[in-house]
Amino acid sequence: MANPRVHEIASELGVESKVALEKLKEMGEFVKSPASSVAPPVARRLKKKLIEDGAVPTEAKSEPAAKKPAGAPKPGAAAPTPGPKPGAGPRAPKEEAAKPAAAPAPAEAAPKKPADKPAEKAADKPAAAPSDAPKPSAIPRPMARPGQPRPGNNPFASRQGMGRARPGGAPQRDGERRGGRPGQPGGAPRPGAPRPGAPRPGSPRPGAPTTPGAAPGRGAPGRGGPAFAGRGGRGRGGTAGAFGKGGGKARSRKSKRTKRLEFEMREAPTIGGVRVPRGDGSTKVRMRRGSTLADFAEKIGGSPADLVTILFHLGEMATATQSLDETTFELLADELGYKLDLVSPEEEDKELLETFDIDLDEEDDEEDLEYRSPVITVMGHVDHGKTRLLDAIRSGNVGAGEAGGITQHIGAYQVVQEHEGEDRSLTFIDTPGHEAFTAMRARGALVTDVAIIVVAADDGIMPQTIEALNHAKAADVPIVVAVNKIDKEGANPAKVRQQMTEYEVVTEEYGGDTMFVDVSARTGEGVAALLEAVLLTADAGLDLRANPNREVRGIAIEAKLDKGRGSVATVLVQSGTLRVGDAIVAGTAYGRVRAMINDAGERVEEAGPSTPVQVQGLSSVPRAGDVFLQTEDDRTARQIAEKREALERNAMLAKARKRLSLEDFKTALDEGKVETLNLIIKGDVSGAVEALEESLLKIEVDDSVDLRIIHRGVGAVTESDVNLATVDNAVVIGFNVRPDTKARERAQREGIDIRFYNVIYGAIDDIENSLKGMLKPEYEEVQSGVAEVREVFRSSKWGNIAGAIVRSGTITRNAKARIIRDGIVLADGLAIESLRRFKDDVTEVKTDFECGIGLGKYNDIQLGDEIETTEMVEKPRD
Ligand SMILES: Nc1nc2c(ncn2[C@@H]2O[C@H](COP(=O)(O)OP(=O)(O)OP(=O)(O)O)[C@@H](O)[C@H]2O)c(=O)[nH]1
Repeated sequence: MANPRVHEIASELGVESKVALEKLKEMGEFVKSPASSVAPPVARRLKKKLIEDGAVPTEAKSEPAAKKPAGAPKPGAAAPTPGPKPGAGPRAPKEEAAKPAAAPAPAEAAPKKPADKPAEKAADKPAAAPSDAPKPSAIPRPMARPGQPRPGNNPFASRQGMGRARPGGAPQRDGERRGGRPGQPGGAPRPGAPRPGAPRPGSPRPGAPTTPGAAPGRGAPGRGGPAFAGRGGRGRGGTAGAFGKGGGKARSRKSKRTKRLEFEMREAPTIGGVRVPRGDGSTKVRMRRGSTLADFAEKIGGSPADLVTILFHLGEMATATQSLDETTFELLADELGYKLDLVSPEEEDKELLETFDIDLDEEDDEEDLEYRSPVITVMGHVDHGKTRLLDAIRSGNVGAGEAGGITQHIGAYQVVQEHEGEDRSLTFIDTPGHEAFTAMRARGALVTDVAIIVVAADDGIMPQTIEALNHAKAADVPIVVAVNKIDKEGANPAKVRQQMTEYEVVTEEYGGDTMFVDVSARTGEGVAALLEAVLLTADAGLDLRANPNREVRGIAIEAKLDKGRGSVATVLVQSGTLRVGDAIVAGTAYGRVRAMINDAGERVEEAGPSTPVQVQGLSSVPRAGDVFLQTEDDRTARQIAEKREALERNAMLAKARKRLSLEDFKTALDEGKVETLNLIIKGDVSGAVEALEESLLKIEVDDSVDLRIIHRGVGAVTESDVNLATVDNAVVIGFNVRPDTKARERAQREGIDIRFYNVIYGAIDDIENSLKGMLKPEYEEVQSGVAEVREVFRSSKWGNIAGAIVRSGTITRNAKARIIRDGIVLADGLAIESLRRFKDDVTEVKTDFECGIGLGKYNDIQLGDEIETTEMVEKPRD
């Protein structure tokens, strides 16, 4: 089929050629004259644009729309509308459009022909069949026109509305990116995601009282109404969103958004010859750590290959599947008008746990809560007596108490103090100082209920006292000040109180709300009073309760590898009761509790809230601050640990991006990131190494560049060479040698550029070019596969899908495609947006296999066309 000429399109629509030309110009397509022909996709866009913008006389407008059901903007819009622009006709006020739920049902709005009018209309137009629904962009916001189908009984509207109105926990229905989870394709339900129909507390409950908005929708006697009402009412957070507000809003928003995207696609300047959907500068893109360009592409609806190209033009090289760091994504996001929203490790972990149905924020029922001891951390300046005080608290207790025994340092201990006639226990974290406190807090773990700030009375407030104060304040932990060393001569407890007021810590004696207790860790004086003060402070401001009868949650506070017992970890149970035999996971360590000992070194069978115990049986050593969880079974524990490990690995990989490659040396030099090109030379014989070194040092470059050979040697490239390269940001040159496996792995992880040569001149040339900034990676286009179109499936949602058979090579999802018809290239550089075998999305399809290929917006596919795919591969240099 020949490409249509502009005047032909114009006359088909009944507009003047110059209007069409003008429109083409607006669209960014520069066409000389009405006799010029345009490619079919452009022709189609032009028609759509002309219709949308109201340039087409009404009669002409409805005609092509009726002829081409798939292209019809929408059932309602296909009907002749008076006035120059669709939507400019009589319209209900905007507010009504936005809130159809609150609006009266059609029956009330248009009393003449109740609700069967919209139903009739929908039935009239075959285009209205949901499967053939037009692209959202073609829907010109017509919802509130009188007499048009209302969202309440419009199949499209209700469908979309319901999609939006799901309660937080329900799996996602549509393939919308907006709500899609980072790292998860589209909106596919996550494995193990919260079950549908099992809403979380706080989410709208199925069967909750119907909101007023739902009533008109249900009550409307239109044909679509009741059927959809029934569906919407089931487990979807009520029907209001399904029919009214949600539906209407979602629809108009989507349409606008898509339009904007399309607009921007057209207007966007191309970078490196490709266009990708752009953001408006504030469009958020949520990415996980260690994501790849392919992930980013999925989020913005572009193609990974295009992003590779763009990034390349921004001076960064990456493959589509390589984990990238935050800076690289920022660069890309900035360029494309997006705002990067990097998922924090905590959020990431939370999401991971959610996939296992574990919700860390889940709250217990009031009646299940029981008293637990407060957990206390001691902080203060060096030598003010933290350790001694912790000892005094413990030994004072042990001395007075029954246990006697050998005390065991497990990282925390419990003491008992009589308080208001009652024996109360207190749990002390046995690692003094705010480093541990901060380290744990940095990992999102806050175990401390009360902080004791120790200040030596003979020394007063010191820098770390202030730091400790700030840490406690930042964590919103109440404090008690222990004024220590009062036995010492020159002790001035009053001065400490006075100094503290400068930091807004005012003693109760001065009318403040912080308790100060004078103690001597040496003599034990005041220690009991200190414990009482802690209890009073805790009771005054904290809810010291936890549910001992649930699965265990806690924090690992200390862990080590013990020769005989393997991994031993002290955990502080926060809720639930930990028992021997429980399946547990802490960070990336998992296992079953083999044995537990308490702070007195005794074996125990169980540990409840606020009880520290040392646990044996974990697969590896968790870190202090790792959240400790009981899982249903070993398998879950292992899976969580493995997933966490994978996430960490990804994050690590992202950090280890290329540090310095020969290609980007000049850029790095120009940007002042490097001053010298450091080289490490390894070769098979010493003569070669020397020759190479000599020749390299002779390379003439201007004074601004310095070339240094920081290490040379004979033999394979080893891990230690790579380590050196890591430290000194060097490039490794291997002459007739290869790296060993460890070195290769490490180089990959650290992003070290290792080059191999077998002719000296090759190396010299490359280095010389690199110093001059002329060494560009060379890519070549290779044909990767050819498929023949056997059938064309029309899908309104995905565009046309080519049912094809692969004739040669492999068709891959990341490749670029071109369409060849009768030996002529019709379109090039198309992204393969979907690749399927039967119902499954696949990443590649090999020769002789059939597949479905979707080319996104490009729809001009015919029987017999060839789809050829190409990939850019970096040309090896040696
Ligand atoms: N006279 C007297 N000396 C004390 C008292 N408390 C601690 N000391 C001494 O002060 C010195 C420091 O005590 P530590 O308990 O090690 O102090 P710290 O704050 O834990 O010090 P770092 O671990 O270095 O941060 C030691 O020599 C203690 O014996 C006290 O109440 N009276």
